[in-house]
Amino acid sequence: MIWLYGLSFFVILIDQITKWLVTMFMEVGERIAIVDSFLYLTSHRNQGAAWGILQGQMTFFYIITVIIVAFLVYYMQTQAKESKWSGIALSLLLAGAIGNFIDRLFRKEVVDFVDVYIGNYNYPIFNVADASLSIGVVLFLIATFIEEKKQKEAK
Ligand SMILES: CCC[C@@H]1OC(=O)[C@@H](C)C[C@H](C)CCCCC(=O)CCC[C@@H](CC)/C=C/C=C(\COC)CC[C@@H](O)[C@@H](O)C[C@H](O)CNC1=O
Repeated sequence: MIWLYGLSFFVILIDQITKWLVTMFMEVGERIAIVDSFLYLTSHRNQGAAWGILQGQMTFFYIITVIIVAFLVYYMQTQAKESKWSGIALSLLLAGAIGNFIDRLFRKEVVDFVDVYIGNYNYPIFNVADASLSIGVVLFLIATFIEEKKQKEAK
């Protein structure tokens, strides 16, 4: 159980270190090709949420994030004992929410740098916290689906 918070802490550490490196060694807008026409490191800032929605609504983001974190911690304390995978999913969601919260608190914007091109579609530039949130969402849905299937079969 406690190791789930360890996992969150580790992901938050990676998130903050990568963001710090980008702000230290790259100008905003600077781009480094990792895999040509597929993967770039592009130093980017976002005052909004996914796809840049709600630019500058920091107070809203603080409130939403505190609610999300409170809910996740409560759920980790009660529900995660059941299945390991939903525990890991909650831990990744917690890490992602806190990672971007730290940016919003101290930078008033979020640092993004993972720039992926799928075909000629340029996916919004994101960061480790976003990836952790997205993986957490997918993992949580899978864990919940498997859990329900098990309960149905048990009947
Ligand atoms: C990942 C959630 C976004 C993250 O939410 C957060 O912080 C949470 C904890 C707090 C928000 C204030 C509230 C959630 C709003 C819901 C939302 O937004 C719908 C999202 C769906 C999601 C499926 C899971 C898509 C994914 C998109 C992207 C990530 O793809 C990997 C593109 C990321 C780039 O636009 C990048 O510039 C974003 C920037 O880093 C700030 N990040 C955030 O606001």
